[in-house]
Amino acid sequence: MTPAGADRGPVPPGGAVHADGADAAPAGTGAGIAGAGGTVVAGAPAGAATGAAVPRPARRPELVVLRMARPYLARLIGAGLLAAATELAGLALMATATWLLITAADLPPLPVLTVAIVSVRALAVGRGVLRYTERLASHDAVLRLLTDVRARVFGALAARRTPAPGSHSGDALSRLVSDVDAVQDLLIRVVVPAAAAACVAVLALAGTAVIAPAAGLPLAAGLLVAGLLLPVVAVALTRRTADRMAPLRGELAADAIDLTHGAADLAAFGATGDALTAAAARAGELARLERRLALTGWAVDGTGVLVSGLTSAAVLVTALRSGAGGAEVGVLAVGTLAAVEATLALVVAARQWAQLRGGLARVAELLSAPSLTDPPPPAGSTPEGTAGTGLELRDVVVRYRESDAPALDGIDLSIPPGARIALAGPSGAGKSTLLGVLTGTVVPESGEATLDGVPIAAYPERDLPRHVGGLLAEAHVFHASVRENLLLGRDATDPAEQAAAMRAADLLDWVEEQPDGWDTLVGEEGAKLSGGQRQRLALARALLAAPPHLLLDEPTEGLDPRAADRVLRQALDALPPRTAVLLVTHRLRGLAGFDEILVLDRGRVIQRGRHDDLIAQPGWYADTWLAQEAAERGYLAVSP
Ligand SMILES: Nc1ncnc2c1ncn2[C@@H]1O[C@H](COP(=O)(O)OP(=O)(O)OP(=O)(O)O)[C@@H](O)[C@H]1O
Repeated sequence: MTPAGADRGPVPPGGAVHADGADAAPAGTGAGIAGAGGTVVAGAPAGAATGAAVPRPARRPELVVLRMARPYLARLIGAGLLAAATELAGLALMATATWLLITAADLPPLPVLTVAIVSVRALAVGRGVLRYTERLASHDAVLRLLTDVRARVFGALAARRTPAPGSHSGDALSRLVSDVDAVQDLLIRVVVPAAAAACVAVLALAGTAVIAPAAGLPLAAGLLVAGLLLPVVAVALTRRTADRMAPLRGELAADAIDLTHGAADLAAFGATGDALTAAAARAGELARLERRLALTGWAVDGTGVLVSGLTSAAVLVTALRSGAGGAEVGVLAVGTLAAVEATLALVVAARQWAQLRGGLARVAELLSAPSLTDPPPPAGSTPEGTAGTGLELRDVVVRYRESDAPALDGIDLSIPPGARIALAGPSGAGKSTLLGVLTGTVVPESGEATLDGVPIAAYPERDLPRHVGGLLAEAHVFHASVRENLLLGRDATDPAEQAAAMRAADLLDWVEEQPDGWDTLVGEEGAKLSGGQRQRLALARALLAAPPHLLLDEPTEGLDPRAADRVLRQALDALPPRTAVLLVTHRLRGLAGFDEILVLDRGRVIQRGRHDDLIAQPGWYADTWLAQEAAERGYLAVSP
């Protein structure tokens, strides 16, 4: 069964496209999968189960990111001051050394000479020490901030039940790694150096105004060009190229994951060459953009050097004209070179900023979403409804695209507490879509979908999985222990409850035979388990989570007929009597005790009733029942 809305979601009433589908969250570790407050629904496709609203694009991504830096503001200001002190020490070193060179020949008084020599040494050593301390301070602050940002980004990615169209695990990985690095670069390469450069420019102007006021004008002009005009030009030249690079990096990361995880399938279908060519084309495009950026950078840097030389010459001429002494003129000329060079850091910062904007916007978008680590919504935020009336669908219509036929067309369904309802029907009939409507991941175009009398859409996304959830299509098994996988939907449980859920899923004997027992690691995506074991582990997880409305999507897929019958019976028997069950199944055995069976075809209910009535009337159900019985009788006759 396909996960509903795998690439694009249905069209909600306003015509806006609702993105939905399964987005693989980064493979969880034991710590990563538990979720917060047990709100993660058992068995849901990773990242598709629960969590925050779809993040809106942040208008000022830098501000969103910088707002997170508030706890580290003092450290960042300290780093900025140290960076400014480093630049000023460099400027003072150049000026003092120049003064020394020019005046030494005139034999100035020894104490003055000694002070100048000691200053040069102190500034030379001090500059290195200051730079080192600044790096320590800025990295300390930034690494602390990155820890917070990464945790928030991970939380937001894991919480997404409505990922952006086309996004997948490689993209998520890229967001978690390279986009978050953009936050580091924003502070270390943009904010701190830019603040230091602005500081140096102001102080250099003040110093020049004291030595030779007339020279202040050309210096101010040079500093404006270097610190304002060139950065603006640099951003204008790099912006478009840089904007294309962040998503391209995301696509490349996705390519890498597809090529490694999908290597066997690509090889089996002879598609490896094409996939490699497509990835190489993207890598080539990225390299071309990088080259273009480097070329632009080279041109802007060259212009900066030119501006620095011209400003220095203009200061020199103006100072000479205003009658300044030889040593002062020399100090001003060299000091100007140092000041403009320091200010040119703003050009580098602007270029960096232009390149970081894409990544920052993507991070800010996620940071703007409420995270899994946010405190649960206050009491009362869950809608109060008609307690205990259960799930209801009234005349529900779902359409994925306006031009498409409806995936669900006028569905009426009532699932009161304790009800046992089954959904059957051919492939593409709309079964997953219906589950998507009940879990709030698919928005109907019209009709009503309610839980206890309240529209499902009114439930906070974090809350809904506590009421409706279970084993959904393509349940993800995490690279963690059996116990951690089992407890995904619960904070902690009694070991007896865990054993009961595993027994119902026919997996208790297996886990007890393992040398590491409940701590057995199941491998990435449950690679160390068979397909049937993976499905049963996901089923046990759903049974343990036991939301009052349990959805079971093909819980016995991959099991032989005898095991399938046994596991389904055990699973249903293990549930509390008031738990309502909606079972999606291709296999019609075991449905005899169900209160109602709906047969869907092309989005419509074509048959509904109890098993005995449905097999007695002509139609899809009876035909399929007979065909399955004949096939299984044949299978059982030859199986040991
Ligand atoms: N994300 C989507 N975008 C566009 N169309 C979709 C999407 N998801 C499902 N559909 C379409 O909606 C219809 C119902 O699909 P759905 O996955 O609900 O069927 P299903 O009964 O669960 O099928 P199966 O048993 O094969 O999983 C199909 O025609 C399918 O192509």
